[in-house]
Amino acid sequence: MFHAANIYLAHKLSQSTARVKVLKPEKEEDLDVTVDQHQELVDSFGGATMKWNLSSNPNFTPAYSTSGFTVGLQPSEIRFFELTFHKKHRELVLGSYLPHILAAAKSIREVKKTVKLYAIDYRGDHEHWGAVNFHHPATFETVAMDPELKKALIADLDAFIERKDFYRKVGKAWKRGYLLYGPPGTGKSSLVAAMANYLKFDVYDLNLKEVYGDSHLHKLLIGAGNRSILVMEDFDRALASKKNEDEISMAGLLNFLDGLWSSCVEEKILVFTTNHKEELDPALLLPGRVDVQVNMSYCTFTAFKTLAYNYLKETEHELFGEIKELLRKVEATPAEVAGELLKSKNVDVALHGVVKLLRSKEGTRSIWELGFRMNTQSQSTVENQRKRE
Ligand SMILES: Nc1ncnc2c1ncn2[C@@H]1O[C@H](COP(=O)(O)OP(=O)(O)OP(=O)(O)O)[C@@H](O)[C@H]1O
Repeated sequence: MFHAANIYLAHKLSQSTARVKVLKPEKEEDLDVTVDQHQELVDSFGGATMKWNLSSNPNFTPAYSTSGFTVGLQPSEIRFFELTFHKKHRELVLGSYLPHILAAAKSIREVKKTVKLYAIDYRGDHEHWGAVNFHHPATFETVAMDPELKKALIADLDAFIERKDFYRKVGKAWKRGYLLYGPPGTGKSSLVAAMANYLKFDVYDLNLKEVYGDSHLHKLLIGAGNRSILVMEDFDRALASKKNEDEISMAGLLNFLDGLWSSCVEEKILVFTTNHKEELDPALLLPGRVDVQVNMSYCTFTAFKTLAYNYLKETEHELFGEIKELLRKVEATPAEVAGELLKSKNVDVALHGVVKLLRSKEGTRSIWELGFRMNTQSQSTVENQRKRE
Protein backbone atom coordinates (compact mmCIF):
# COMPACT_ATOMS: atom_id res chain seq x y z
CA MET A 1 0.00 0.00 0.00
CA PHE A 2 2.88 2.35 0.82
CA HIS A 3 4.43 1.96 -2.65
CA ALA A 4 1.06 2.37 -4.34
CA ALA A 5 0.36 5.58 -2.40
CA ASN A 6 3.84 6.85 -3.22
CA ILE A 7 3.30 6.34 -6.96
CA TYR A 8 -0.23 7.73 -6.84
CA LEU A 9 0.74 10.85 -4.90
CA ALA A 10 3.74 11.48 -7.15
CA HIS A 11 1.18 11.95 -9.89
CA LYS A 12 -0.71 14.43 -7.78
CA LEU A 13 2.28 16.69 -7.17
CA SER A 14 1.43 20.14 -8.35
CA GLN A 15 3.44 23.21 -9.30
CA SER A 16 2.78 24.54 -5.83
CA THR A 17 4.43 21.61 -4.04
CA ALA A 18 7.35 23.34 -2.39
CA ARG A 19 9.70 20.34 -2.07
CA VAL A 20 9.88 17.08 -4.01
CA LYS A 21 12.26 14.14 -3.94
CA VAL A 22 14.01 13.04 -7.15
CA LEU A 23 15.49 9.57 -7.63
CA LYS A 24 17.08 7.82 -10.58
CA PRO A 25 16.37 4.09 -10.26
CA GLU A 26 19.39 2.16 -11.54
CA LYS A 27 17.65 0.14 -14.22
CA GLU A 28 15.00 2.63 -15.25
CA GLU A 29 15.40 5.36 -17.82
CA ASP A 30 13.28 8.12 -16.31
CA LEU A 31 13.67 10.09 -13.12
CA ASP A 32 11.30 9.29 -10.29
CA VAL A 33 9.81 12.41 -8.75
CA THR A 34 8.11 11.59 -5.46
CA VAL A 35 6.66 13.17 -2.36
CA ASP A 36 9.09 14.44 0.25
CA GLN A 37 8.62 14.21 4.00
CA HIS A 38 6.37 16.63 5.86
CA GLN A 39 4.82 18.06 2.71
CA GLU A 40 1.08 17.99 3.04
CA LEU A 41 -0.63 16.89 -0.12
CA VAL A 42 -4.36 17.39 -0.54
CA ASP A 43 -6.43 15.08 -2.73
CA SER A 44 -10.18 14.86 -3.19
CA PHE A 45 -12.25 11.77 -3.83
CA GLY A 46 -16.02 11.26 -3.92
CA GLY A 47 -16.52 14.74 -2.49
CA ALA A 48 -14.20 14.10 0.46
CA THR A 49 -10.93 15.86 1.22
CA MET A 50 -7.93 13.65 1.89
CA LYS A 51 -4.76 15.02 3.43
CA TRP A 52 -1.57 13.04 3.03
CA ASN A 53 1.65 13.44 4.93
CA LEU A 54 4.82 11.38 4.57
CA SER A 55 6.55 10.79 7.91
CA SER A 56 9.10 8.42 9.32
CA ASN A 57 10.11 6.81 12.58
CA PRO A 58 13.68 5.95 13.45
CA ASN A 59 14.46 2.28 13.43
CA PHE A 60 17.48 0.25 14.48
CA THR A 61 18.41 -3.12 13.10
CA PRO A 62 21.30 -5.31 14.23
CA ALA A 63 24.49 -4.89 12.22
CA TYR A 64 26.62 -8.00 11.62
CA SER A 65 30.33 -8.41 11.07
CA THR A 66 31.59 -10.50 8.11
CA SER A 67 31.99 -13.43 10.53
CA GLY A 68 28.33 -13.19 11.48
CA PHE A 69 28.58 -11.60 14.94
CA THR A 70 26.37 -8.72 16.02
CA VAL A 71 28.47 -5.57 16.16
CA GLY A 72 25.87 -3.02 17.16
CA LEU A 73 22.80 -1.36 15.80
CA GLN A 74 22.39 0.16 12.39
CA PRO A 75 20.12 3.20 12.17
CA SER A 76 17.46 3.29 9.50
CA GLU A 77 13.94 4.64 9.26
CA ILE A 78 10.48 3.32 8.67
CA ARG A 79 8.57 5.61 6.36
CA PHE A 80 4.80 5.76 6.34
CA PHE A 81 1.99 7.92 5.08
CA GLU A 82 -0.50 9.51 7.43
CA LEU A 83 -3.89 9.99 5.80
CA THR A 84 -6.30 12.39 7.45
CA PHE A 85 -10.00 12.68 6.57
CA HIS A 86 -13.31 13.32 8.27
CA LYS A 87 -14.48 10.27 10.20
CA LYS A 88 -17.75 10.16 8.25
CA HIS A 89 -15.70 9.16 5.16
CA ARG A 90 -14.21 6.06 6.76
CA GLU A 91 -16.27 3.66 4.59
CA LEU A 92 -15.47 5.63 1.48
CA VAL A 93 -11.74 5.51 2.21
CA LEU A 94 -11.55 1.82 3.05
CA GLY A 95 -14.06 0.61 0.48
CA SER A 96 -13.28 2.83 -2.50
CA TYR A 97 -10.45 5.31 -2.11
CA LEU A 98 -7.65 2.91 -1.14
CA PRO A 99 -8.64 0.30 -3.78
CA HIS A 100 -8.75 3.20 -6.27
CA ILE A 101 -5.17 4.11 -5.31
CA LEU A 102 -3.99 0.52 -5.76
CA ALA A 103 -5.55 0.35 -9.24
CA ALA A 104 -4.31 3.81 -10.27
CA ALA A 105 -0.76 3.01 -9.11
CA LYS A 106 -0.82 -0.22 -11.11
CA SER A 107 -1.72 1.57 -14.33
CA ILE A 108 0.79 4.39 -13.72
CA ARG A 109 3.48 1.75 -13.19
CA GLU A 110 2.53 0.11 -16.48
CA VAL A 111 2.67 3.35 -18.46
CA LYS A 112 6.05 4.32 -16.96
CA LYS A 113 7.51 0.86 -17.21
CA THR A 114 10.75 0.36 -19.15
CA VAL A 115 10.28 -2.77 -21.20
CA LYS A 116 13.04 -5.33 -20.60
CA LEU A 117 14.52 -8.01 -22.78
CA TYR A 118 15.44 -11.18 -20.94
CA ALA A 119 17.73 -13.90 -22.27
CA ILE A 120 19.34 -16.90 -20.63
CA ASP A 121 22.08 -15.55 -18.38
CA TYR A 122 25.34 -17.20 -19.39
CA ARG A 123 27.39 -15.68 -16.60
CA GLY A 124 25.96 -17.87 -13.88
CA ASP A 125 24.47 -21.32 -13.93
CA HIS A 126 22.50 -20.71 -17.17
CA GLU A 127 19.33 -21.37 -15.22
CA HIS A 128 18.29 -17.78 -14.76
CA TRP A 129 17.38 -14.88 -16.95
CA GLY A 130 19.53 -11.79 -17.47
CA ALA A 131 17.85 -8.53 -18.44
CA VAL A 132 18.69 -5.46 -20.46
CA ASN A 133 16.43 -2.54 -21.36
CA PHE A 134 14.50 -3.23 -24.53
CA HIS A 135 15.10 -0.52 -27.11
CA HIS A 136 13.58 -2.04 -30.23
CA PRO A 137 11.87 0.87 -32.00
CA ALA A 138 9.22 -1.20 -33.80
CA THR A 139 5.60 -0.24 -33.16
CA PHE A 140 2.36 -1.20 -34.85
CA GLU A 141 2.70 1.99 -36.93
CA THR A 142 6.12 1.01 -38.26
CA VAL A 143 5.48 -2.69 -38.97
CA ALA A 144 4.53 -3.12 -42.59
CA MET A 145 1.87 -5.79 -42.88
CA ASP A 146 -1.65 -6.35 -44.13
CA PRO A 147 -3.74 -3.60 -42.44
CA GLU A 148 -6.67 -5.91 -41.73
CA LEU A 149 -4.38 -8.44 -40.12
CA LYS A 150 -2.75 -5.71 -38.05
CA LYS A 151 -6.12 -4.40 -36.88
CA ALA A 152 -7.28 -7.90 -35.99
CA LEU A 153 -4.10 -8.59 -34.06
CA ILE A 154 -4.35 -5.37 -32.03
CA ALA A 155 -8.00 -6.13 -31.26
CA ASP A 156 -7.04 -9.64 -30.17
CA LEU A 157 -4.33 -8.32 -27.83
CA ASP A 158 -6.73 -5.75 -26.37
CA ALA A 159 -9.38 -8.39 -25.78
CA PHE A 160 -6.86 -10.69 -24.13
CA ILE A 161 -5.73 -7.99 -21.71
CA GLU A 162 -9.28 -7.03 -20.80
CA ARG A 163 -10.52 -10.55 -20.18
CA LYS A 164 -8.80 -11.54 -16.95
CA ASP A 165 -12.12 -12.23 -15.22
CA PHE A 166 -13.41 -14.20 -18.18
CA TYR A 167 -10.34 -16.47 -18.16
CA ARG A 168 -10.73 -16.98 -14.42
CA LYS A 169 -14.46 -17.73 -14.74
CA VAL A 170 -14.00 -20.38 -17.40
CA GLY A 171 -11.03 -21.87 -15.55
CA LYS A 172 -8.50 -21.14 -18.28
CA ALA A 173 -4.94 -20.01 -17.75
CA TRP A 174 -4.63 -16.36 -18.68
CA LYS A 175 -2.28 -16.88 -21.59
CA ARG A 176 -2.48 -16.59 -25.33
CA GLY A 177 -0.38 -18.26 -27.99
CA TYR A 178 0.58 -16.71 -31.32
CA LEU A 179 2.33 -18.32 -34.24
CA LEU A 180 4.13 -15.90 -36.55
CA TYR A 181 5.21 -17.56 -39.73
CA GLY A 182 6.74 -16.52 -43.01
CA PRO A 183 10.03 -16.27 -44.85
CA PRO A 184 13.05 -14.65 -43.19
CA GLY A 185 13.00 -10.87 -43.28
CA THR A 186 9.23 -10.43 -43.30
CA GLY A 187 9.10 -8.80 -39.88
CA LYS A 188 8.36 -11.56 -37.36
CA SER A 189 10.86 -10.23 -34.83
CA SER A 190 9.74 -6.68 -35.53
CA LEU A 191 6.16 -7.70 -34.84
CA VAL A 192 7.12 -9.25 -31.49
CA ALA A 193 8.82 -5.96 -30.61
CA ALA A 194 5.73 -4.00 -31.67
CA MET A 195 3.55 -6.24 -29.46
CA ALA A 196 5.90 -5.75 -26.50
CA ASN A 197 6.03 -1.98 -26.95
CA TYR A 198 2.26 -1.81 -27.36
CA LEU A 199 1.48 -3.84 -24.23
CA LYS A 200 4.56 -2.74 -22.28
CA PHE A 201 5.29 -6.40 -21.69
CA ASP A 202 8.82 -7.67 -21.09
CA VAL A 203 10.21 -10.02 -23.71
CA TYR A 204 11.74 -13.37 -22.71
CA ASP A 205 13.81 -14.70 -25.56
CA LEU A 206 13.84 -18.45 -25.04
CA ASN A 207 16.51 -19.80 -27.33
CA LEU A 208 15.65 -23.48 -27.28
CA LYS A 209 19.01 -24.40 -28.78
CA GLU A 210 20.57 -23.34 -25.49
CA VAL A 211 18.18 -25.32 -23.29
CA TYR A 212 19.81 -28.55 -22.22
CA GLY A 213 16.92 -30.60 -20.90
CA ASP A 214 13.41 -30.68 -19.51
CA SER A 215 14.37 -29.57 -16.01
CA HIS A 216 16.33 -26.63 -17.40
CA LEU A 217 13.33 -25.68 -19.55
CA HIS A 218 10.98 -25.92 -16.56
CA LYS A 219 13.22 -23.69 -14.44
CA LEU A 220 13.40 -21.06 -17.15
CA LEU A 221 9.68 -21.09 -17.84
CA ILE A 222 8.79 -20.85 -14.18
CA GLY A 223 11.33 -18.06 -13.74
CA ALA A 224 9.77 -15.89 -16.45
CA GLY A 225 7.75 -13.00 -15.02
CA ASN A 226 4.12 -12.17 -15.66
CA ARG A 227 3.02 -9.50 -18.10
CA SER A 228 5.54 -10.85 -20.52
CA ILE A 229 5.95 -12.26 -23.99
CA LEU A 230 7.83 -15.52 -24.14
CA VAL A 231 9.32 -15.84 -27.60
CA MET A 232 10.57 -19.04 -29.13
CA GLU A 233 12.11 -18.04 -32.45
CA ASP A 234 12.55 -20.70 -35.08
CA PHE A 235 11.51 -23.10 -32.37
CA ASP A 236 10.88 -26.04 -34.70
CA ARG A 237 14.41 -25.90 -36.09
CA ALA A 238 15.83 -25.39 -32.61
CA LEU A 239 14.04 -28.51 -31.36
CA ALA A 240 14.98 -30.49 -34.44
CA SER A 241 18.65 -29.68 -33.78
CA LYS A 242 18.39 -31.61 -30.51
CA LYS A 243 19.54 -35.18 -30.87
CA ASN A 244 19.96 -36.54 -27.36
CA GLU A 245 17.09 -38.44 -25.84
CA ASP A 246 17.34 -36.53 -22.60
CA GLU A 247 17.05 -33.22 -24.39
CA ILE A 248 13.76 -31.44 -24.81
CA SER A 249 11.21 -32.54 -27.38
CA MET A 250 8.19 -30.83 -28.86
CA ALA A 251 5.94 -33.17 -26.83
CA GLY A 252 7.82 -32.29 -23.62
CA LEU A 253 7.57 -28.59 -24.35
CA LEU A 254 3.86 -28.71 -25.15
CA ASN A 255 3.03 -30.88 -22.15
CA PHE A 256 4.71 -28.51 -19.80
CA LEU A 257 3.17 -25.44 -21.39
CA ASP A 258 -0.29 -27.03 -21.16
CA GLY A 259 0.13 -28.53 -17.74
CA LEU A 260 1.86 -27.37 -14.62
CA TRP A 261 3.14 -24.13 -16.11
CA SER A 262 -0.35 -23.03 -17.14
CA SER A 263 -1.51 -23.21 -13.55
CA CYS A 264 0.92 -20.50 -12.46
CA VAL A 265 0.53 -18.18 -15.39
CA GLU A 266 -0.92 -14.69 -15.43
CA GLU A 267 -0.96 -12.41 -18.45
CA LYS A 268 1.53 -14.37 -20.48
CA ILE A 269 1.83 -14.29 -24.20
CA LEU A 270 3.61 -17.05 -26.03
CA VAL A 271 5.00 -16.38 -29.46
CA PHE A 272 6.35 -19.12 -31.66
CA THR A 273 8.01 -18.07 -34.88
CA THR A 274 8.87 -20.28 -37.79
CA ASN A 275 9.94 -20.01 -41.39
CA HIS A 276 8.39 -23.42 -42.12
CA LYS A 277 4.84 -23.60 -40.94
CA GLU A 278 4.09 -26.52 -43.26
CA GLU A 279 6.57 -28.67 -41.33
CA LEU A 280 5.10 -28.02 -37.91
CA ASP A 281 3.70 -30.75 -35.71
CA PRO A 282 -0.11 -30.25 -36.01
CA ALA A 283 -0.32 -30.86 -32.24
CA LEU A 284 1.12 -27.38 -31.73
CA LEU A 285 -1.58 -25.69 -33.73
CA LEU A 286 -4.46 -26.77 -31.48
CA PRO A 287 -6.40 -23.82 -29.99
CA GLY A 288 -5.19 -23.19 -26.46
CA ARG A 289 -1.64 -23.70 -27.63
CA VAL A 290 -1.66 -21.48 -30.68
CA ASP A 291 -4.74 -19.27 -30.60
CA VAL A 292 -3.80 -16.96 -33.46
CA GLN A 293 -1.72 -17.56 -36.56
CA VAL A 294 -0.19 -14.57 -38.28
CA ASN A 295 1.21 -14.86 -41.73
CA MET A 296 4.09 -12.45 -42.28
CA SER A 297 4.43 -12.45 -46.00
CA TYR A 298 6.24 -10.77 -48.84
CA CYS A 299 5.94 -7.05 -49.30
CA THR A 300 2.60 -5.88 -50.67
CA PHE A 301 2.12 -2.38 -52.02
CA THR A 302 0.32 -1.37 -48.82
CA ALA A 303 3.26 -2.66 -46.79
CA PHE A 304 5.64 -0.82 -49.11
CA LYS A 305 3.75 2.43 -48.49
CA THR A 306 4.19 1.96 -44.73
CA LEU A 307 7.93 1.47 -45.26
CA ALA A 308 8.20 4.45 -47.66
CA TYR A 309 6.49 6.62 -45.07
CA ASN A 310 8.66 5.29 -42.21
CA TYR A 311 11.94 5.75 -44.01
CA LEU A 312 11.32 8.70 -46.34
CA LYS A 313 8.12 10.34 -45.05
CA GLU A 314 6.82 9.90 -48.61
CA THR A 315 3.14 9.17 -49.30
CA GLU A 316 3.08 9.71 -53.09
CA HIS A 317 5.70 9.59 -55.80
CA GLU A 318 5.79 9.06 -59.55
CA LEU A 319 7.63 5.73 -59.05
CA PHE A 320 4.89 4.33 -56.80
CA GLY A 321 2.88 3.15 -59.85
CA GLU A 322 5.77 1.09 -61.19
CA ILE A 323 6.60 -0.28 -57.74
CA LYS A 324 2.97 -1.32 -57.30
CA GLU A 325 3.03 -3.20 -60.62
CA LEU A 326 6.32 -4.89 -59.79
CA LEU A 327 5.20 -5.94 -56.32
CA ARG A 328 2.26 -7.72 -57.91
CA LYS A 329 4.64 -9.87 -59.88
CA VAL A 330 7.70 -10.43 -57.72
CA GLU A 331 8.40 -11.52 -54.20
CA ALA A 332 10.56 -9.21 -52.12
CA THR A 333 10.68 -9.25 -48.35
CA PRO A 334 10.01 -6.05 -46.39
CA ALA A 335 13.60 -6.38 -45.12
CA GLU A 336 14.93 -6.23 -48.68
CA VAL A 337 12.75 -3.23 -49.53
CA ALA A 338 13.67 -1.52 -46.26
CA GLY A 339 17.35 -2.15 -47.08
CA GLU A 340 16.97 -0.15 -50.33
CA LEU A 341 15.02 2.63 -48.66
CA LEU A 342 17.80 2.99 -46.10
CA LYS A 343 20.51 3.47 -48.70
CA SER A 344 19.82 7.13 -49.41
CA LYS A 345 18.02 10.07 -47.86
CA ASN A 346 17.33 11.26 -51.37
CA VAL A 347 13.81 10.04 -52.19
CA ASP A 348 14.44 9.57 -55.92
CA VAL A 349 17.64 7.62 -55.35
CA ALA A 350 16.07 5.39 -52.68
CA LEU A 351 12.95 4.64 -54.75
CA HIS A 352 15.00 3.94 -57.87
CA GLY A 353 16.90 1.47 -55.72
CA VAL A 354 13.63 -0.28 -54.87
CA VAL A 355 12.63 -0.41 -58.55
CA LYS A 356 16.02 -1.86 -59.45
CA LEU A 357 15.72 -4.49 -56.71
CA LEU A 358 12.25 -5.53 -57.83
CA ARG A 359 13.19 -5.60 -61.52
CA SER A 360 16.14 -7.83 -60.73
CA LYS A 361 13.70 -10.30 -59.24
CA GLU A 362 11.46 -10.48 -62.29
CA GLY A 363 11.46 -13.94 -63.77
CA THR A 364 13.03 -15.52 -60.68
CA ARG A 365 11.16 -17.82 -58.32
CA SER A 366 12.15 -17.79 -54.70
CA ILE A 367 12.85 -20.91 -52.72
CA TRP A 368 9.76 -19.98 -50.76
CA GLU A 369 7.58 -20.02 -53.83
CA LEU A 370 8.99 -23.42 -54.68
CA GLY A 371 8.97 -24.99 -51.29
CA PHE A 372 6.81 -22.94 -48.95
CA ARG A 373 3.16 -23.88 -48.81
CA MET A 374 0.74 -22.17 -46.50
CA ASN A 375 -2.70 -23.25 -45.58
CA THR A 376 -4.49 -20.73 -43.45
CA GLN A 377 -6.93 -18.00 -44.05
CA SER A 378 -4.47 -15.27 -43.27
CA GLN A 379 -2.32 -16.47 -46.19
CA SER A 380 -5.24 -16.07 -48.56
CA THR A 381 -5.92 -12.61 -47.07
CA VAL A 382 -2.42 -11.55 -48.03
CA GLU A 383 -2.56 -13.17 -51.43
CA ASN A 384 -5.91 -11.59 -52.19
CA GLN A 385 -4.48 -8.27 -51.22
CA ARG A 386 -1.52 -8.72 -53.55
CA LYS A 387 -4.00 -9.49 -56.38
CA ARG A 388 -6.27 -6.56 -55.49
CA GLU A 389 -3.30 -4.22 -55.45
N1 LIG B 1 7.08 -6.16 -41.95
C1 LIG B 1 8.08 -5.32 -41.69
N2 LIG B 1 7.83 -4.04 -41.35
C2 LIG B 1 8.83 -3.17 -41.08
N3 LIG B 1 10.13 -3.50 -41.17
C3 LIG B 1 10.45 -4.76 -41.52
C4 LIG B 1 9.43 -5.71 -41.80
N4 LIG B 1 10.04 -6.87 -42.13
C5 LIG B 1 11.35 -6.66 -42.06
N5 LIG B 1 11.61 -5.40 -41.70
C6 LIG B 1 12.96 -4.79 -41.55
O1 LIG B 1 13.90 -5.84 -41.75
C7 LIG B 1 14.64 -6.13 -40.56
C8 LIG B 1 14.66 -7.65 -40.35
O2 LIG B 1 13.33 -8.08 -40.10
P1 LIG B 1 12.91 -9.08 -38.93
O3 LIG B 1 14.13 -9.52 -38.17
O4 LIG B 1 11.81 -8.49 -38.15
O5 LIG B 1 12.40 -10.29 -39.82
P2 LIG B 1 12.09 -11.78 -39.40
O6 LIG B 1 10.90 -12.21 -40.18
O7 LIG B 1 12.00 -11.89 -37.93
O8 LIG B 1 13.35 -12.55 -39.93
P3 LIG B 1 13.94 -13.99 -39.41
O9 LIG B 1 12.94 -15.03 -39.75
O10 LIG B 1 15.22 -14.08 -40.21
O11 LIG B 1 14.20 -13.82 -37.95
C9 LIG B 1 13.91 -5.40 -39.44
O12 LIG B 1 14.81 -4.91 -38.49
C10 LIG B 1 13.21 -4.27 -40.15
O13 LIG B 1 14.08 -3.17 -40.27
